[in-house]
Amino acid sequence: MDTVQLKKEPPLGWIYLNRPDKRNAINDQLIKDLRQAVDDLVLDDQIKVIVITGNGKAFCAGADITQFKSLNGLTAWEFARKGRELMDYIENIPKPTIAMINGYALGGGLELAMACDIRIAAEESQLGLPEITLGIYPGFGGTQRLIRLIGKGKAMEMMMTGDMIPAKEAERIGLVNKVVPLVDLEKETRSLAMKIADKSPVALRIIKLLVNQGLDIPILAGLNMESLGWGVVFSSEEAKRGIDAFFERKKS
Ligand SMILES: CC(C)(COP(=O)(O)OP(=O)(O)OC[C@H]1O[C@@H](n2cnc3c(N)ncnc32)[C@H](O)[C@@H]1OP(=O)(O)O)[C@@H](O)C(=O)NCCC(=O)NCCSC(=O)CCO
Repeated sequence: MDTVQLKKEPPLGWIYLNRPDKRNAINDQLIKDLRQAVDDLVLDDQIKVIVITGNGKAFCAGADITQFKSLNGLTAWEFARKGRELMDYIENIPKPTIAMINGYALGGGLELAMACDIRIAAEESQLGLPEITLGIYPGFGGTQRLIRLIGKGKAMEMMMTGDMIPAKEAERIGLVNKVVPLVDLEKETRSLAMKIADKSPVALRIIKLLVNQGLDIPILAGLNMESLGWGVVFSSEEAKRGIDAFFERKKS
């Protein structure tokens, strides 16, 4: 996997996009390698939380524009489908994901970050969907995920102007969860990831399913899924331990 590096540090799994001299631009090979890396971490029972970040100056500058010259209608459609399916897959894996944004997160790079559950960004980062400046528009799920994260008005502005916004502004509009100085980025991400890794994997998995599906189904269906999920979460070992621990604390 040349374009992606994988580091296992149980309970955390780290994925580094690794084309730093091309600002980690997403080409066909990176799509394959990233899928393989995520699969590896999903199948490893010791890994509880997955962090995705970029090597070098950028998180990811989006789809590899050098590939665009050779695309025709059909191959462009296929490239967009492959990229979008990867983002859909990442969004729906059964483990929590954090995008650790260490610099530019543009186009497909921001679309990748939006497919993760939580985003932490370095103060110096710039985020945007600049596809319109190329005469195209976001094709890896950005048109749909951005409106769900920040609402229609701001999403329209970002997509129609192609302007980049600084991390602090991204935090203000709800596009990133937290902004920290670059020197603290890894420490803060690790601390958040460890806090989540300590929680019940069954409950985390059901939360992901409920939240991701809940945005797209009638509220009553979502509420019924939530109730049904209680049947599953209550039969887990973690729930038994967590509830017993509450009563133990009361005794002491
Ligand atoms: C990301 C930017 C702002 C980085 O600027 P900077 O750090 O100053 O570095 P550069 O010299 O511009 O770039 C270094 C090197 O990387 C190549 N590169 C950067 N981005 C891409 C890319 N998306 N595809 C291919 N190659 C890229 C750049 O050409 C340089 O290569 P050399 O061989 O050294 O010349 C800036 O680079 C930038 O604005 N990039 C484009 C961002 C963009 O438009 N993204 C949207 C792509 S379309 C998309 O994602 C579709 C999916 O929805």
